[in-house]
Amino acid sequence: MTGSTAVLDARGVTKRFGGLTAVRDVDFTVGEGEIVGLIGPNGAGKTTFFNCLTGLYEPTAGEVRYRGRRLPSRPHDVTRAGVARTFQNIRLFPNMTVLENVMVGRHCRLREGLLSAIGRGPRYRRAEAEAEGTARELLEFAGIGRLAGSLARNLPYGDQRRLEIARALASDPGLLLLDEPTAGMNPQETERTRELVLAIRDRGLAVVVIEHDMRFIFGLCDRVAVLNQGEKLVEGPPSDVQSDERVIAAYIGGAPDDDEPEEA
Ligand SMILES: Nc1ncnc2c1ncn2[C@@H]1O[C@H](COP(=O)(O)OP(=O)(O)OP(=O)(O)O)[C@@H](O)[C@H]1O
Repeated sequence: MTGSTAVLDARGVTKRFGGLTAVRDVDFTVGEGEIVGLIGPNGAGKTTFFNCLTGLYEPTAGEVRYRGRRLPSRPHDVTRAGVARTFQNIRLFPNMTVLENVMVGRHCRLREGLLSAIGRGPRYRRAEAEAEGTARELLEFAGIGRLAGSLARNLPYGDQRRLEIARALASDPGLLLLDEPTAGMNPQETERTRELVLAIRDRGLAVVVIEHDMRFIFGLCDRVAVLNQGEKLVEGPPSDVQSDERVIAAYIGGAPDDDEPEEA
């Protein structure tokens, strides 16, 4: 599954908030077409690490490369470079339609500003038609095509999460970062999300998923990395990680076995 090119290569990423080191010296790579899980107890630093990958936070130390090139420091530029994400707390435009939400996600790929009120000439209309076509295709892909005209705020929770994913895909990324995509979902919705992530990989993307639902993570991912107190504790195939005593200890609140060397 892992290709030779690293899609994402994060080295020595550290993020400090004053005296608190939320992420400490984390190395993390994602290969072509891989689905990698990022797990860890509450407060382990997972979202902070995501934020360091997507330009929301500037790492205190370390560097992040996407397909060999150092990622820019601002979120919009990171999206343009090819890294898209969803958020733990859904961030949609609630009073825009489902279709419009996805078209906004397409915005960074268009030379013509969709939100600009000026210059609505033929080039603008062509760009808008292209954005709409792409958005409709992505809504179908995400299984919510029938909801294109609904206001985002009227969607059931599970569909809002799917819309967030469709919007992220609209920026045409090579890497998608999903922060708790199944939070609050029932088992059927969770299963549909698993199928959607697999279909996203089939489109040629690499995916990183933060999730608390272990069954989801271990059933979906090619590889899983575990963060604990800001550090990478273990990384490997789901079957290894699942049975690793250090991981079990971290989750039940015990001290991990410090004598065990960490895997690279
Ligand atoms: N902006 C911030 N300022 C100060 N401390 C922060 C900030 N963001 C996160 N932290 C702290 O960094 C640590 C890691 O938090 P983070 O949210 O990254 O963990 P997490 O693994 O995503 O947790 P959860 O699973 O509960 O979402 C926590 O101690 C948190 O309180």
